[in-house]
Amino acid sequence: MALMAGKTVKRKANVLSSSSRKKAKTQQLSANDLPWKTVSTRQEAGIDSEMNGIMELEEVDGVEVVYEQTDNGRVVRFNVAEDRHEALTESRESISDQPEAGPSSPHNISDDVDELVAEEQPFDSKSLLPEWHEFGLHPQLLRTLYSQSFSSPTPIQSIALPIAAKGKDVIGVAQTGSGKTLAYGLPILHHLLTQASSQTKSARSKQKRPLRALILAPTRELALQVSSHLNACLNVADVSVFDVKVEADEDTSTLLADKPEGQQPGKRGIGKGKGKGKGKGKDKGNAQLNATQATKSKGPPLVSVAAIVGGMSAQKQRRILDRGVDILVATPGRLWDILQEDDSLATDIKNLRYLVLDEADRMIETGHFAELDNILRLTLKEAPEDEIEPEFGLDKSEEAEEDQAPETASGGEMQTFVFSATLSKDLQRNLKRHAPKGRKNKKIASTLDDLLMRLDFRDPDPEVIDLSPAGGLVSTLKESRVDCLATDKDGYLYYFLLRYPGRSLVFLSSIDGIRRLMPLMELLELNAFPLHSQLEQRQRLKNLDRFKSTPNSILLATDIAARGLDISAVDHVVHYQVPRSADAYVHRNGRTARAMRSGFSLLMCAPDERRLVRGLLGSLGRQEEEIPEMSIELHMLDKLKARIQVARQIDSTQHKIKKENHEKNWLREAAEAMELELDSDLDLSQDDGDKPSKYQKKKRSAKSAALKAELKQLLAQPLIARGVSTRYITSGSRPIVDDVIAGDYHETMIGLTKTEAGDDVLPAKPRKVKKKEEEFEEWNGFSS
Ligand SMILES: Nc1ncnc2c1ncn2[C@@H]1O[C@H](COP(=O)(O)OP(=O)(O)OP(=O)(O)O)[C@@H](O)[C@H]1O
Repeated sequence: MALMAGKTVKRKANVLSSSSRKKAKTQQLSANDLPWKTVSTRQEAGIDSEMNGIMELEEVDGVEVVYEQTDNGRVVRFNVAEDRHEALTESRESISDQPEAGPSSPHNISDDVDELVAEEQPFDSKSLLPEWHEFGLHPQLLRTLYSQSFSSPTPIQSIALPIAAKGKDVIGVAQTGSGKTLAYGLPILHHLLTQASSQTKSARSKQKRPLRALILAPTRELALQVSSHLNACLNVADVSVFDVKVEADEDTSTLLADKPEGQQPGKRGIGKGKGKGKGKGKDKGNAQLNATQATKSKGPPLVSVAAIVGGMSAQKQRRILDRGVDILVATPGRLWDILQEDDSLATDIKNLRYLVLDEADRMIETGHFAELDNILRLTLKEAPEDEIEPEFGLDKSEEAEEDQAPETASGGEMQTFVFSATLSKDLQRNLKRHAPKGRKNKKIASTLDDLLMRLDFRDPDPEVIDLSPAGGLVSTLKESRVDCLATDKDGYLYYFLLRYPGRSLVFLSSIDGIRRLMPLMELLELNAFPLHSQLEQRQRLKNLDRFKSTPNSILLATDIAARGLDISAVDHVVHYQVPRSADAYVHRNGRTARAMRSGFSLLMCAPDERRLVRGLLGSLGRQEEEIPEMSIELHMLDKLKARIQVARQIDSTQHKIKKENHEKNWLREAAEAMELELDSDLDLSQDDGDKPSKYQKKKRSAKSAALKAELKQLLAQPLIARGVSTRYITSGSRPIVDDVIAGDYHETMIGLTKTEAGDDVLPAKPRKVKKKEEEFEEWNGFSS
């Protein structure tokens, strides 16, 4: 029998046959102690890579499952034959120092090659990546940057890297999509890789890895993405498999030159071509590295990264932690849950080398404020006079262990990085000014400012890098708006989605709104996927993945998707409802126009939302008029409204039928469970004045079928713009012949030219000169 971890249980042929069971002595083990193995699963359009090994299936062989009746009820036991157990224990010991297999295993270095040679193969950054050369990053990181075609650092990276390398704390503010993850990730990876490279493999595998870096992120998706991004940096391991001409680089230690700890990548005199030699001497212009090719060998990784987030198997996450990871990316809620039962992790956090708050300003909005506060307390530097007890105590022996930790925060070495696209100037100033005195305050922090003031910067003068653009928006983003009644938003949205096909991320402020809109989208045959916090985590990731892999698709999301998510090629962001704060507007827009690509955002504004829009833009130092209106083909819009009306009717009829069925079933099931006969006046199958009769139900079903047929017909009808003759394409007030010849005709809206949304924006109205007193509208947003 094979047991599978996670929700699925897969059964295989009995490994422990009944005859052998009779003879063999068995031993009982807990589920956690069984030697789980990862099951290789189909790589679904990147899902696995996003899950960082946490949602993989695991299996175990040769285990008998028995159920025992105890005083506490029925419990499950796992019997393993003793001789088998010994073998399993041995094999388990041999893997215990390795991270979980699968995507979370960052990389491997071939055993048969001198490990130090493999790990430190130099990289000719001077000629291959001249703009990265001065940073002297670990060769492994340089290879990754090269493989990902990141030919130069982004502005935030080029400023943050040398500062972080000096051991300074950094508060980094830069526009959305500007590469902040690597701005803090590269210094951490560089430091840990350099340290790990100086240890021998056996030294590394003997001891459990102490946690070195903790990265806190506000949403599960973002945490998984960060961990995936960092893992991707570790995945290019063996230089010899690359089509690159590798030459010895004599000077790869610049990044660490000023570093207090002085760790430098060892210059081990590895000369040209000291790998396996594949692809040597190829033209560097053709040298596109293939990271997947590189993950061939076995053995523990130099640096491991794992994600700990809610909605996934806590048991497996604990196991990963037990084995030890170098970098942990976590959401505060799940981390705090685990911390409450795991004092050794709490000790690790006290001894961190790096603490990162990614999107710190969002974390207080997610309901994990208290958890975050508690976690941050653990990172405070302990001085005898102001020792702070975390919510749960650590016993003395652990504190003693802490003294022996190799690199401890109490030694003052923890570096703190706080990054976001929106940290107000006031907050930046306060953070910089703030000395560690905030930590004496034992009360739970209540605002973002309070919380950040709790950060115990070891650096008396943390560096603030503020590269945020004026108004918080990216220069490659084109904004627009449409003013309409709230009830007309569905029609405008449908028009927009058909008129400008592509990948559109539609933000709504409530889950109910998404639940209402989803069936409409489905009835209108649009590729839409929902994303909100009440979906199961597996479903959330699946929907995100489908959106990523479907070029013409729609993601209907709440603000859980507003921060940090890096989905390449989101063409449009639509604010179906006006965001609640200026920060949310900036971050939502930031899901498009990333990494210098162009992007488009549409703000749908109902009359009662105009005040909100004015306030929101006001706090960004802007005016409502600055966002230009979208030009709309009203004739086409009317045709679409007819479709929407029928779709709504279908939805409402189906909803009624579903509700009745649900009530009826509920009543029947309850009666059956109690072995009662349902009274005729309660039996919904009987006719009753208030309750729908069989005839009424039949009528309703017939109506639904008729409406569906009507919608089908409407959807099949071509959408033709006013003045267009489809019979004579050279005539009519709007001849379409030129567009047809040029291939610029719109595929679904006949008569309209295929354009980008940004091309159909009307000129912005001139900026109003405001009276003084109008200028300061209360707004709890960006500049607050
Ligand atoms: N040096 C670089 N050159 C090119 N692309 C880069 C570089 N560094 C990062 N990127 C890419 O840019 C994209 C955005 O990076 P990232 O997600 O770190 O942005 P961010 O600033 O954290 O955005 P947000 O504020 O929305 O969280 C990613 O796809 C990343 O791989």
